[in-house]
Amino acid sequence: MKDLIQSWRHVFKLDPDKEIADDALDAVCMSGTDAIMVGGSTGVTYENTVDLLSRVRRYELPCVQEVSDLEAVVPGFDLYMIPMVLNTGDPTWILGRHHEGIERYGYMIPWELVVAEGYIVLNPDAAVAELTGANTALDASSAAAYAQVADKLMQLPVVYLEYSGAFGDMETVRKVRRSLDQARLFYGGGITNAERAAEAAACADTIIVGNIVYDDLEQALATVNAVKG
Ligand SMILES: CC(C)=CCC/C(C)=C/CC/C(C)=C/CC/C(C)=C/CC/C(C)=C/CC/C(C)=C/CC/C(C)=C/COP(=O)(O)OP(=O)(O)O
Ligand SMILES: O=P(O)(O)OC[C@@H](O)CO
Ligand SMILES: [Mg+2]
Repeated sequence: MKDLIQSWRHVFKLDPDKEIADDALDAVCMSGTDAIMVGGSTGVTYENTVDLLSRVRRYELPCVQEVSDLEAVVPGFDLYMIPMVLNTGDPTWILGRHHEGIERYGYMIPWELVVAEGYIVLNPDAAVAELTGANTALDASSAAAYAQVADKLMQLPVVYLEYSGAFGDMETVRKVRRSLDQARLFYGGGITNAERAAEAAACADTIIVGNIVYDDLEQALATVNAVKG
């Protein structure tokens, strides 16, 4: 099941804390994207996550949860993506919540469905940067060094370059990808049209498209064809 991610080129990330109408959700789920990732950095609850999962489950595509809050873990997703923020000095976001989660859920954890993500947070203005106290002032070599900690030392299956809310530096993305042996490179942030989607998809293995779904649905849908058309 974990191998599901190996074929993904395009993923929509839906935020349970945001409203999406049925017709918009239908368009997103029928767009040809490879998967829906459910998650956000703030305002995610058990209730709004169950609601979104049940609506996405009417469609055939994979639906995974990116866990950001232990109170909002919901059974029934295809995979559980677990962020570990590498460029923070606060161990809470590297292993603290994770330790707490394993203590709390213990034998209930479906480990065969759990995929760890080595997060590198690079937009200083993103909510996730503030929440985790990430050191976002990294040059490409420094980002690539964190990526290699994830890829080579920790053997994580995913390195996630997170520019949430801003389009990132593609030279950094390229350099990070070149530094990886086995991890898949996810890129997310500021993909607001087909051109940016194509550019990011040329540098990363998988692109994640988030906020534009809520800001301009037509542009969001155009990102799918740019990658998979
Ligand atoms: C079914 C069942 C019992 C499952 C058990 C769940 C499970 C797999 C448990 C294993 C135990 C475990 C390892 C748990 C870890 C749980 C946990 C809370 C870890 C912390 C994760 C973390 C570092 C969170 C910090 C925030 C973060 C990185 C969020 C990622 C998502 C993100 C960046 C979204 C973007 O946010 P958005 O709201 O869109 O922001 P903008 O405003 O910029 O748009
Ligand atoms: O919302 P955007 O900026 O598209 O970013 C997508 C995703 O990486 C957020 O976690
Ligand atoms: Mg968002």
